[in-house]
Amino acid sequence: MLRIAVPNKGSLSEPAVELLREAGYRQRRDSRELVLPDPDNDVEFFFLRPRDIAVYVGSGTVDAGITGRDLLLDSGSPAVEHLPLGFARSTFRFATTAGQATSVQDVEGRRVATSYPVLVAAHLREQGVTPAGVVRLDGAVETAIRLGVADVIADVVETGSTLRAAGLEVFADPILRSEAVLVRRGDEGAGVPAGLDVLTRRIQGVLTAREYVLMDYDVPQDLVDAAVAVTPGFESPTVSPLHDGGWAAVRVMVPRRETNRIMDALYDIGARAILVTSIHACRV
Ligand SMILES: Nc1ncnc2c1ncn2[C@@H]1O[C@H](COP(=O)(O)OP(=O)(O)OP(=O)(O)O)[C@@H](O)[C@H]1O
Ligand SMILES: O=P(O)(O)OC[C@H]1O[C@H](OP(=O)(O)OP(=O)(O)O)[C@H](O)[C@@H]1O
Ligand SMILES: [Mg+2]
Repeated sequence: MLRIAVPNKGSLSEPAVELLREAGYRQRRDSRELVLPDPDNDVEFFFLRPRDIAVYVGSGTVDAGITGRDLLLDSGSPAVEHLPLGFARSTFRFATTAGQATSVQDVEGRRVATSYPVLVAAHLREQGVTPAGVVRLDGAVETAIRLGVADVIADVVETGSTLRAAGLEVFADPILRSEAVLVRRGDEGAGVPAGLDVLTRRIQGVLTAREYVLMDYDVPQDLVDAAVAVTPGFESPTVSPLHDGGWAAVRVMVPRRETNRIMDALYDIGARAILVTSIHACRV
């Protein structure tokens, strides 16, 4: 039975549960449930703190788990990234009071507050920068400068509104681009756990169904090549003859966010009856 760790709190929790539910797994109804068997799918879910998940997976206590790339790297665990999941996207950045710093070199000799001390220390080491110290805080890191605990912070930035509200500005290149990831044990000696392939394919199916739509259109036979160049598809488009021999019907997957641009381009080429349908589920 595959043992999977799922974040029980914070910004990863709800989208992780939603993803697993869409992938056909049983999910908990009550946030007090800590362990949830799903015998039909031969898996067992463990609801754990997001920060602990890489540690459990790395030690082999559970086979796989959902966490953030930043949390994985900060854990120092031997767990490895198996599949990026596309939600909880953020950057991890240095920030300080306006005008106080412009590059990572400006961190030299200064105190840095962060919830990700391992990640920050490793980055500064790589850049050859020695801070006066790295102060580990649990959260609300943005307040550390005003309270005189640090000169610089390194924190998760999504929209930047938390930083702005604290009167801080980012500086230097992003330390990391993070998103939710599926992690698995790093030591391949133990072999890829049974069932991980099925979980992976199911999750990939959900991600693809979210990212792509199905497009159908009719196009004159002599324009099929031009139309297919605009819609190369996931693998290759299906082209079928129409009853009117001068025309063909094309069915193809296209990225959802490009739907309108592609419909305009196809119309200009001469395609007509362009229809777009959501994909409910898929295996790719
Ligand atoms: N505002 C945000 N936007 C996108 N991702 C975020 C945001 N805040 C945190 N994350 C991501 O969520 C993960 C951290 O989850 P965690 O539960 O520890 O913190 P949290 O979501 O801030 O919850 P809390 O601070 O309430 O415990 C990290 O991968 C981080 O990059
Ligand atoms: O760039 P933004 O869109 O403002 O998002 C980033 C903020 O969101 C998270 O904080 P959270 O609300 O989880 O509080 P915390 O500091 O207690 O973790 C993160 O730690 C940042 O502070
Ligand atoms: Mg937080």
